[in-house]
Amino acid sequence: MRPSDRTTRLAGFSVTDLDDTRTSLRRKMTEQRRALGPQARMSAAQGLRRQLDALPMFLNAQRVAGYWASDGELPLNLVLAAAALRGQQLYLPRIEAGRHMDFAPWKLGDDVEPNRFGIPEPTNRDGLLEGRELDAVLVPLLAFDGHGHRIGYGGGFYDTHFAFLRNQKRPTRPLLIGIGYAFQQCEAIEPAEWDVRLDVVATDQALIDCNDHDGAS
Ligand SMILES: Nc1nc2c(c(=O)[nH]1)N(C=O)[C@@H](CNc1ccc(C(=O)N[C@@H](CCC(=O)O)C(=O)O)cc1)CN2
Ligand SMILES: Nc1ncnc2c1ncn2[C@@H]1O[C@H](COP(=O)(O)OP(=O)(O)OP(=O)(O)O)[C@@H](O)[C@H]1O
Repeated sequence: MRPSDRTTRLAGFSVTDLDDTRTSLRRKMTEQRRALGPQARMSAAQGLRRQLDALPMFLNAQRVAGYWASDGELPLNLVLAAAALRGQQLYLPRIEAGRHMDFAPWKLGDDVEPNRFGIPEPTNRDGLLEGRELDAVLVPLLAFDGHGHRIGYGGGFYDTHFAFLRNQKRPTRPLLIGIGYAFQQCEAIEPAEWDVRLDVVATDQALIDCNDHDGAS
């Protein structure tokens, strides 16, 4: 399929309008994620941990941003606990007014409070960092493809915050690692002009190197 088709394809799923496609994909993936039982979710968290254990650029990252899983997202509890044991410094996103986001230092067990979307975020405001000061970012997503194109909740927080990566040679610092269940992979997602590509996607079943494509920049 040519990018100019402005079509996102998924097995048995094809809509031509970009916005409608994104909306339908978001709904489909949200429902599929919510439907997972606790056993499947726990196995996936273990699978994800095993996959990330095989990614040296993640293991060697000093400052690592995660997320607090919400609404069926793949839990990072095992990954973050292992990272803390390795001595990596953990950060969680804090959203501020508008589309502004920053990253707050967070240790396992530190206090959190719900943001305006009900997602827990650190109460601590000391030592807030911008994304460019991090080494690796575990990026939540609803859908992705093998080129690192991603669809999130539609808030534009990550795309806005990491827009500076769009004119840089990748991979660079920070490494953007998308996190999702294997079923969240689509054949092709037409990127919007503001979309920031992921470097890698880690699922419960695989590591996908998104820079490993002809023409990837
Ligand atoms: N766990 C986690 N934390 C995260 C993100 C994420 O995707 N996952 N974010 C990633 O960006 C940021 C929060 N972004 C969000 C953006 C939109 C919605 C949301 O629920 N939107 C409503 C409609 C929004 C509106 O009223 O305008 C919706 O989808 O129903 C939630 C979080 C920062 N923290
Ligand atoms: N760099 C940017 N500057 C200004 N607006 C932006 C930028 N990046 C994204 N946006 C805006 O954010 C909105 C949401 O973008 P999009 O639907 O791609 O979000 P998303 O990738 O699903 O969400 P998120 O990045 O929060 O996970 C878009 O309407 C777009 O106008």
